[in-house]
Amino acid sequence: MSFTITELKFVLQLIIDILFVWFLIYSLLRILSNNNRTIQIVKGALIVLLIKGISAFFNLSAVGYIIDIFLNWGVVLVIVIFHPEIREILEKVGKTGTRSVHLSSLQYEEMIDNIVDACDIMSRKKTGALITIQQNQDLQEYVQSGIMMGSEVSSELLCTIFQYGTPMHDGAVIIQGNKIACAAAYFPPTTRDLPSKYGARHRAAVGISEISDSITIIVSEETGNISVAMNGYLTLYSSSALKNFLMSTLVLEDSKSTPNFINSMIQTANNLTSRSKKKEKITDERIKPIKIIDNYSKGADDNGK
Ligand SMILES: Nc1ncnc2c1ncn2[C@@H]1O[C@H](COP(=O)(O)OP(=O)(O)OP(=O)(O)O)[C@@H](O)[C@H]1O
Repeated sequence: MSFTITELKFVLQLIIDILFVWFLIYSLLRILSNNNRTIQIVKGALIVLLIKGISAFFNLSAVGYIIDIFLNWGVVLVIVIFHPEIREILEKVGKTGTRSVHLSSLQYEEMIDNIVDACDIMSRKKTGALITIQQNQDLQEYVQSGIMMGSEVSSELLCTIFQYGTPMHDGAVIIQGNKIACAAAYFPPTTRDLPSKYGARHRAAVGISEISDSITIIVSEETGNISVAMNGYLTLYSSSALKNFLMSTLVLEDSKSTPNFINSMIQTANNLTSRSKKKEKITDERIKPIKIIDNYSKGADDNGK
């Protein structure tokens, strides 16, 4: 059985078409499910449509007229109300790039050990820290908002950067490959409702995790707790669980090394169809991404809290 070029082109167009529709629906569902505000707005829109139906059925011209005005201005209203979410989608689309540096498992392990050591020390001393590890999506724009560095990742350097009162302790460190690209970077904070115990540092971490595939580690100055923000989720870790998480996320994912576009599609498919796939691979319950939940169990108590 042989295919002509036209038939192959048609099949290719069909696949691309389906993948794009799939991506759009997935992004929409993710934004809706991540954001209480959007759920309320969708409920409001459904009520308006219901009233429109009722007014048409009972021929209520005054109600119908008012609803029509509402619907005519609907597009403008949606753009105004949803502008943070629309910006989020566009920023995500725009930032898809390539993982610029590929590290060996050994290099990853060395880097992860240094990060985990630093977080453990800062957690015990209650030194606030924000460390973002770039993955496939480029964070250069945010690197430029900070103080450029280009230094090897070391526990000592990370602890020094976040030392309270020093000029670079405010803001985030961004790691690209195994280098600290910058310190004191500024991230757009999330617009979502977080519990009031989370302040600007956690909001910034969730913010960058919503618009990129980066992994952000937060050490709380107030509690010493270590959390990770990824894909808009915030999860609490002990330092040993943090090491397991970083190893499985960075090293395992990178060893699968498929082309970036295919990786993004596979990642979307995995997220959409089975979040449980990650659970099989990672045995530690605390690694499961949970929506702003502190699942810091007694067993995780190895950092002195
Ligand atoms: N948009 C931002 N981008 C990067 N860093 C930020 C941003 N906003 C705040 N920070 C950092 O967070 C610090 C303030 O954290 P704040 O105490 O308000 O937050 P928090 O989430 O309660 O954290 P903690 O638990 O450490 O107190 C700032 O000094 C700064 O270093």
